[in-house]
Amino acid sequence: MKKLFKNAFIIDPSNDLAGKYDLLLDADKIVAIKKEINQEGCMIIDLKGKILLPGLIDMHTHLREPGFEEKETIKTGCEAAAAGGFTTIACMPNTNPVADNQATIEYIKARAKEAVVNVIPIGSITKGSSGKELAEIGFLSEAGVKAISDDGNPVMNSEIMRRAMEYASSFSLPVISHCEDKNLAGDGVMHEGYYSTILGLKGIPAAAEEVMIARDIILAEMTGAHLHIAHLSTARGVELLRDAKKRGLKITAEVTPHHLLLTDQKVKGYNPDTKVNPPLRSDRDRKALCKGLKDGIINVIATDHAPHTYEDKLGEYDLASFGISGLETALSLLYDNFIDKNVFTWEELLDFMAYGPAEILGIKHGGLKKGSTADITVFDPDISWKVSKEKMKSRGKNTPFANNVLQGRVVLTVVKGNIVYNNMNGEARILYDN
Ligand SMILES: NC(=O)N[C@@H](CC(=O)O)C(=O)O
Ligand SMILES: [Zn+2]
Ligand SMILES: [Zn+2]
Repeated sequence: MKKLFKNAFIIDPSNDLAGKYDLLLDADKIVAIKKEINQEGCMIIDLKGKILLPGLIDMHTHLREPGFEEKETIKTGCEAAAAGGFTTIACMPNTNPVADNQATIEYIKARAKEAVVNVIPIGSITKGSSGKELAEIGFLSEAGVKAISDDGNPVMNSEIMRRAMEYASSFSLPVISHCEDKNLAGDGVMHEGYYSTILGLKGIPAAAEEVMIARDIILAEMTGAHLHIAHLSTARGVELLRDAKKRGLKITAEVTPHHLLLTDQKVKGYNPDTKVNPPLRSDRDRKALCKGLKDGIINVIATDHAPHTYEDKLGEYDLASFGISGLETALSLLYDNFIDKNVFTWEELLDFMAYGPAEILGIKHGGLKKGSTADITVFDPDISWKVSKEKMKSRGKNTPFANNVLQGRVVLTVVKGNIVYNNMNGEARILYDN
């Protein structure tokens, strides 16, 4: 049946839309966007007071399958994505086996066909992400990966990183770099600074990220490759990128909602849900990240959704796993803290969370226009809600925002014309086969 969305406030800068419109879907396509559409025999959904956006893309998630299904599966990770308003997610290869071969990529694609959102696999840079020998990048590209990354681990060997960049550019794939000098990071568990000292926890210096960013910029310049910096967390990192961009290098970067909003001060209380890599940094770093985004130095906001089990996060801070479960809180956090407070506009946010990631991954985002595939996010700015671990769709309940009250929430997620998430009446339901 056709679906008619009435009275929505539609925002899509790439199609010059910012106002009240009706939008009509037929099967998986948008067939009309007009001031008023009246048609019989369709499902009518009244979106008065709600904001309708082109579907969001998260270019950095960990779906954990194959191998770590107790933390997350492709199915549950995609449900979490839908609840967060994401219609497409790119998944990192640090699974078991690592996605360093065609068979694993084919497996992910097959599982993703049954999932509620679109999944784009990322292949690894090196075999087993162990940094020693290049993965078969040509075969990965043939299998459909849109980027390569050893995320979770840095590629410590600069010669291998150089070759990876050379291969990747011949297949037009971006190289997503997890910038961490393992020797400098040592066995640190939080940002090295005032709070690590008073809390008695081992620190990870900002320099562990910065020296690797500097190295990767130099290698990108040498090879002409497209370098994308994952989860940027430091002020100096922003400055290195600012300089590289001035010189016209093909370098992009992402930042997470948690690095934009939280600092190492949050580690007081030793809550393992604040343990993440890179660690929550100083307030000076946090402010520089916000400014870097505003200035266009950082291109994308990505969740780095890193779900873990309760047991992985139990007990001593030192022993807990690194990672934050981020898909379900991202949009509300960004709306509440930035859009509602006039720091960013919706238009800017769509650059960071839809058009920016699409461009980096080399995929098309048709946006909201006649003939485009209907990937749509609907947000209600009037709902205020409390983040509840129990109610999360993700198997990973590891969020430092638990029990926070947030303003604004996703109420509908539409993927290829199907309503896959419906929270219009507060039921937060995932829907298959409609
Ligand atoms: N960010 C994290 O703290 N953890 C990620 C790995 C990563 O993104 O580097 C994970 O896979 O758990
Ligand atoms: Zn990483
Ligand atoms: Zn990651």
